[in-house]
Amino acid sequence: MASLKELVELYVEMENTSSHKKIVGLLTSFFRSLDPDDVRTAAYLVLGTVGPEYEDTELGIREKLAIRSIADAFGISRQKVEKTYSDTGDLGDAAFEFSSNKNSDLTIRDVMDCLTQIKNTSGEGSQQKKIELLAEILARASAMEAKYIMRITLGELRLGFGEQFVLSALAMAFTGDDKNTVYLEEAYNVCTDIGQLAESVSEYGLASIKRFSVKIGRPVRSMLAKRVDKFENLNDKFPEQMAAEEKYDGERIQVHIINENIQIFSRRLDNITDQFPDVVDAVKKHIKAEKAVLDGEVIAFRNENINSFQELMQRRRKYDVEEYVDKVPVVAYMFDIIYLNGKSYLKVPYPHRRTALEEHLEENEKIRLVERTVSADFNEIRSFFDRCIDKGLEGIIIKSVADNSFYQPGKRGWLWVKWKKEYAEDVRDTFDLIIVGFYSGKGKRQGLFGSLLCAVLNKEKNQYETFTRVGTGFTDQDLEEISELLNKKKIKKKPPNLVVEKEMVPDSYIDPSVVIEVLGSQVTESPHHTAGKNKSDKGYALRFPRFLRMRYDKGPLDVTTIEEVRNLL
Ligand SMILES: Nc1ncnc2c1ncn2[C@@H]1O[C@H](COP(=O)(O)OP(=O)(O)OP(=O)(O)O)[C@@H](O)[C@H]1O
Repeated sequence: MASLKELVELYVEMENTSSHKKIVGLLTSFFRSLDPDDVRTAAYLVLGTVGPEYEDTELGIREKLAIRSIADAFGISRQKVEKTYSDTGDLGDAAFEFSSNKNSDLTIRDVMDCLTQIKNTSGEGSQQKKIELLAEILARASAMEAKYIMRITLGELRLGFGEQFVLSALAMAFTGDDKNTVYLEEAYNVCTDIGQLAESVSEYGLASIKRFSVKIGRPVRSMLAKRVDKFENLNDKFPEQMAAEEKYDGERIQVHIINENIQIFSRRLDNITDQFPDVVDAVKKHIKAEKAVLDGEVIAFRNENINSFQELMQRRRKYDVEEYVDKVPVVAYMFDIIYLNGKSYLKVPYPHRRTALEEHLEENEKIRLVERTVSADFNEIRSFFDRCIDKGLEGIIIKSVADNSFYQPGKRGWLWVKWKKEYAEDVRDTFDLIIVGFYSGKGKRQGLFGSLLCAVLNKEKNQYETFTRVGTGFTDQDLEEISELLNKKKIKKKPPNLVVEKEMVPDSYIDPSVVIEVLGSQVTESPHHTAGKNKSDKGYALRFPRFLRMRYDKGPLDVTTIEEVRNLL
C-alpha cells in the first residue's frame, strides 16, 4: 500500500519544477509504483481532491475550523496558530511548523478515508466531529504530510496542473505510450470520474476504457458546436439535408432520470439539481421514461418572453432557492437524449435520438422540445435563422442528420455548427479566455487588479498561451468579484502548462481555472504574446479586448483554442 510519504515527496518535487514534461514523468513513475487499488485514490489526491468532479467534494472546513484542528492536534492555543497564519498566510505552513512527529505510518488510503469521512459528516455536532477527525490525522502525520493534508482539506493544493497531465501520465504508466493519451481523453469525456478511469486502465488496460458508456448519475461531457465565419461555408459542411435548431442563450443542463430520482448537471459537471426544483418537478411529471439522460438548455423565461443570461444567473444559489423559482422563472428546452431505459444512445444517429426524445417528452410550459426545421435548402435555413432572431434568440445550431451523426461527448466537431446573430452582422468576435495572471491596480483601482493576463488553449501542445491583457469592460461589481477570486486563486510561480514571454510576466500568476468571455476587435501578430507561436515566429494577440462576463459554466478545457483563433484569420 502506498505510503503518504511517497505522495508528499511527489508533491514537493512537482512544486519545484515548472517543466511540463518532468511533471508528467514524475506522475508516471508514481502511478507505475502503485497497486491498482491505490491508483484510484492517487488520481484524486494528485489533483488535490477526494472524488470525481461531478460529486460535491467540499469538505466543509474553512479557516476557522482548520485553525481549531491544528490547535487541537498539537496541543497549542488557537492564538498561536492564528499568529503563524497571519505571518505566513498559509495554514499548511502553520501545520508544518507545529508538528514534530517524525514517525508517520500513514498511507494514501488513510488520508482518503479520513477526508471522505470529514466530507460525509453532516448534521448536528458535525463541526466538532470534523475538527476531531482532522486533528487526529494531523497528529499522526509528519510535519511535511500535515502541511499537504491541510492544503488538500482547504482545497488549496494548487500545483498548477490539471487532469490533462494525469491523463498523459496514465497513458505512459499503463500503456507505455504517450500517443494513447487521446484514448484516455476520449474515455474521460464519457467516464468523467478520473479515479474510475485510472483504476480501469491500470487494471485492465486500454481496451477497458474504450468500453465506457453512459451511466446514470455520472454526467458525460457535453457535445459542442463548431462555428463557421461565413454562412456560405455551411455548404461544404452540409451538402445534403440538415436540421437547424433554435439556439438559446441559457445554461446547458444534462438531466439524469431513474424513476422519481432526478439529477441535473451543468456543463462543468456540477450537480445543480437543488437550484432547479421547478425543472425537477416538470421532468418527473413529463418525461415518460423509467431511465433516461437528456441534454438541453435552461433559460430565464416569463410570460413567453426570453430573459437574459444575467437574470438566469440569479438562479445560481444555495439559499432562497424557492423565492427565486418565482422571481426568475425558467423553461427547460430539451434537444437530445443520450440514454434510454438501459441503452446508451451515444452511437444512435441524431434523427433517431430526436424521435426518441419526442416520444418520451410530453411538452408543457416548463419543459419543451427545441424547435427546429429540417431541410436541404439553405434559403429555408436562412429564413428559419431570421425567424429565430426576430424571436430574440441567439441564433441556430445546424445539426447533421447523416448516418454517422452520433453524440460525441466533449467534442467540438462539424456534426453541430452554430450560426449566431453576431456572425451574421459581422460584428466583433467573442472569446472564452482563461485568466493566468494579473497586474495590480493603481489609482482608482488601488487594491484591486489593473488588468488580467488571459490565454487561449493550445490543445496539441497541451498548454496555455497568452493572447491578451484585459483591463476594460468591468463594472464595479465585476472588479470586486474578480479581485476576490484572484486572491483565492493566486499561485506563487508560473503554472507549468503556461507559456509566457518575459515582457508579459504578471505581478501574480493565477491557477488556470477561471474563464471569462471577452470581446475583441482584431487579432494581430505580436512579439509579446505566445498564442500560436512557433520558435522564432510571432504569436497572435487580441487587440482592444473588453470584458463581457464571467463564464463560471466553462472549465479550463472549454476555452477558445488556438485552432479556433487561426480559423478566424
Ligand atoms: N438547440 C441547441 N443545441 C445544442 N446546443 C444548444 C442549443 N441551444 C442552445 N445551445 C447551447 O449552445 C451551446 C453550443 O455552443 P458552443 O458549443 O459554442 O458553446 P458556447 O461556447 O457556450 O457557445 P457560445 O459561447 O457561443 O454561446 C451549447 O453548449 C448549449 O449550451
